[in-house]
Amino acid sequence: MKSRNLTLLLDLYELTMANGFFEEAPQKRGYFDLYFRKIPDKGGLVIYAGLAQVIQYLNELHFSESDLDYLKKLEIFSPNFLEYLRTFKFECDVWSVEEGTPVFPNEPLITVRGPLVQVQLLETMLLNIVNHESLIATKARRICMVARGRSVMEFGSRRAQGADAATYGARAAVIGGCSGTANVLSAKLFGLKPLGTMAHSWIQSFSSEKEAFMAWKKIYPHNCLLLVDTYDVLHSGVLNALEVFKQLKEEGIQSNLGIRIDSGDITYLTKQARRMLDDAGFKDATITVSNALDEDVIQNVLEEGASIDSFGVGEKLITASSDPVLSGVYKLVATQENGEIIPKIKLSNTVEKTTIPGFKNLYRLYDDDGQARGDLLTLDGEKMRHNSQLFNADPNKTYQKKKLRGLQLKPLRVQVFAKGKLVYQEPETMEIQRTSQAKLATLPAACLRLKNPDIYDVYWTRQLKELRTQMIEQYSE
Ligand SMILES: Nc1ncnc2c1ncn2[C@@H]1O[C@H](COP(=O)(O)OP(=O)(O)OP(=O)(O)O)[C@@H](O)[C@H]1O
Ligand SMILES: O=P(O)(O)OC[C@H]1O[C@H](OP(=O)(O)OP(=O)(O)O)[C@H](O)[C@@H]1O
Ligand SMILES: O=C(O)c1cccnc1
Repeated sequence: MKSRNLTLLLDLYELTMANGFFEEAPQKRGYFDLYFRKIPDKGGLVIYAGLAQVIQYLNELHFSESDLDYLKKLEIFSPNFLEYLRTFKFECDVWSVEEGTPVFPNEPLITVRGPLVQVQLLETMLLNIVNHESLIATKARRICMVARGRSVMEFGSRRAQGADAATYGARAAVIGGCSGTANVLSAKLFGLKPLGTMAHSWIQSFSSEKEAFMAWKKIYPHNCLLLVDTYDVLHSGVLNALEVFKQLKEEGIQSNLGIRIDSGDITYLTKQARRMLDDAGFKDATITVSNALDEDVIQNVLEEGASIDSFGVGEKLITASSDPVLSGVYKLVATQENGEIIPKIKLSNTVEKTTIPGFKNLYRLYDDDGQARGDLLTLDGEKMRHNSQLFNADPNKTYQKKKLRGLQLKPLRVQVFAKGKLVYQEPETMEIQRTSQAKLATLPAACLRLKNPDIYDVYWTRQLKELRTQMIEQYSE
């Protein structure tokens, strides 16, 4: 993808702190974790997305001459720091969960290790990317889940909050399960399927609906997905579409036939339209519906027995309008001085908001059938044994303790940058979608449901739990 310099897309305090770190302790290193605390829509999981854009951003970090001129004019940065920025070379280590993975609150999705002066600068953009794309992928997963195997086309660009939200949002929607997008730029950039039908303007621009459909047939004889609700779905739209389909049949032309309904009672109209198409011998003609759809409407119309082959979903998906924020955070969890890792904690009034200190690893625990039984956070370097005691991170769970026995540990994260060098190859977006579905299939079914899902078990090792408890005691005195 074409490079663009987003290096200054940070919050001023990151630069002022970086200046401070540079002046005070240029050698001091830090560890930051990126994680979220709450799942949108009271859901059971988040689909992690955005790593490809994180990689692109980190690969392109540099301060241009005009950036440096601008910063100099602010008169708040030391000349030596500005000189450091001029020759800035990214040197950090980055570990991340792979895109498409279902993840849970308080899991370190990304850990960045490096000079504090560098790791601090990344806060805003890493959060901006991951919070947005994971939010949309998560919403798409909900919508696609209730669509039960029917295609869901992403139609939201026109109502997205800006060009990036449209383009990266469409990619995230595909990671979450959409079959493709109407956004051609996104399709081109990310190898997605470009999909679409026609707008009402096509039909309105002709003197009749029939004329409009016939003109479409002439230009696209192999793809006749006709929008049938401009005037009257059952008394005009479907009847005119049938005329076109019959002509194509008589002419012996193989075509993808279908209709799209964009208003009215979806259940009633699709049932009636299906009957009309079937009765006329067009059992293969598909029915697509759109119009402010979300997981609730889709679930409702399918429960009512609506006859639908595919959905076009726009504004509610691309803006995640039912709960439009994933509040991921980026927190310092350790520093490193003279080779020694020193865990750090941030206390809060609530235990949930108190950070989890230390340089950690994240694992998924699988049983012999390949089913996920929970996730595990360990401190880096801890040796796990069969009789290792695990502690549920959720203090409200009745069964607090568990032995590792019988479970296999698989690391959930990969190293993405080593000393500033990219060491990870991103899979294609469609491949990410496939692996995402496979990972979802290993989770307990009760965690997948949309309403009142079970809380997935996330465990800590004894060492991690004790470290946190001891640090809370130490700092709250
Ligand atoms: N059977 C149904 N059950 C639940 N919701 C439905 C059903 N049929 C349609 N809807 C949804 O109800 C909402 C309003 O539908 P309605 O047809 O009134 O839309 P509209 O926006 O008024 O139509 P138009 O596009 O003509 O203005 C939409 O979100 C639509 O998807
Ligand atoms: O409703 P969404 O989920 O966002 O899906 C995309 C919508 O975009 C188009 O509408 P258009 O902009 O033409 O406006 P409309 O609502 O009048 O159809 C299309 O006809 C869908 O209704
Ligand atoms: O192709 C379509 O039918 C489409 C695309 C974007 C928005 N609404 C509909």
